[in-house]
Amino acid sequence: MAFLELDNVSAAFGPATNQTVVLKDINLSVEENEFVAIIGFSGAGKSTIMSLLSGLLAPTTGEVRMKGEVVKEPGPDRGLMFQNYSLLPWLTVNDNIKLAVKTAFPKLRKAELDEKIEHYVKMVKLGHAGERRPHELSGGMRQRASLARTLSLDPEVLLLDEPLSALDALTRSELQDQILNIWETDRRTVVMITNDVDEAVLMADRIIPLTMGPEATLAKEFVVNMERPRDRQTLNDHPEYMRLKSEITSFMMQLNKESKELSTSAVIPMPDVRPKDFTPISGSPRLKNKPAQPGTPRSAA
Ligand SMILES: Nc1ncnc2c1ncn2[C@@H]1O[C@H](COP(=O)(O)OP(=O)(O)OP(=O)(O)O)[C@@H](O)[C@H]1O
Repeated sequence: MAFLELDNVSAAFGPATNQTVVLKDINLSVEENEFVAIIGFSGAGKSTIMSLLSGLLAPTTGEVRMKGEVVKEPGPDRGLMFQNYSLLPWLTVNDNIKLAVKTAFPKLRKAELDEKIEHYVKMVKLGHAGERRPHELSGGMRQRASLARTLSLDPEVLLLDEPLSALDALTRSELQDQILNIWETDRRTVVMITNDVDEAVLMADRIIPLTMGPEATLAKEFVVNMERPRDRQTLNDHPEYMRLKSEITSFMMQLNKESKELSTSAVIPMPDVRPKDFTPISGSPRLKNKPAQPGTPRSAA
């Protein structure tokens, strides 16, 4: 039995008469303590997979299971971090985390609550910014606050939906290291969405591409057989890193090409519609009262 599974899942949106099938035949088995990365193009359905895993969205067909139990709703065992931070703007960093912790652990005493908040805020190096509101933080700090909030729920599974997408390269590397650190010390299970092949190879045990939508499905997986901790300084010279990066990139480019071919090979006949002729008939009263064209100076009357 896998720790977290998607069993023949499909997801469709829209009314029954006109549904768009975004995901089809999705099968995914994630083992406990594994780090799985899903990569795919924009709009393919990556966030929809996260919504299914977290229980925010019910599959149209198939089943989502965690430890063998069917997932029917979101739960504190699955912590979802969205790509757009989703912090409450009127609350400080500390209070954003406090709200999450209080919801997940309502019986915590004040001292324990404060200790937990401090622990996670420090873990993402935001100790100095705990009393700031989201608009007073940089994008990277918001991502970190959002990560701290997700971690503070102490979930068994971390569902990270493009958690680093809005960051500059340096901050991104820093947060990648922090996530890896947390994963290695606390031994969580992680499913991370990314569109960055380098990031996926650096961080994951397995990388699974999502094909282009509609009816996107998970393609063959790439296993990352590289020792940990992975040293980003020497990674570029690692033969396995280079091989994987090149194979995955070629695979994704092929997916993109096939999808373009599909979309251009479909010829849709269009009705022969011609624009109506609105040329004014000469002598028409409308011409006499013609308004001034934008940009032409109005003449003095
Ligand atoms: N609630 C919804 N109702 C209708 N359509 C939806 C809904 N959620 C997602 N979709 C559609 O499903 C498709 C996949 O969306 P999704 O957000 O999962 O893609 P994505 O791969 O995460 O994209 P991106 O990388 O740009 O965030 C899109 O065409 C989107 O418009």
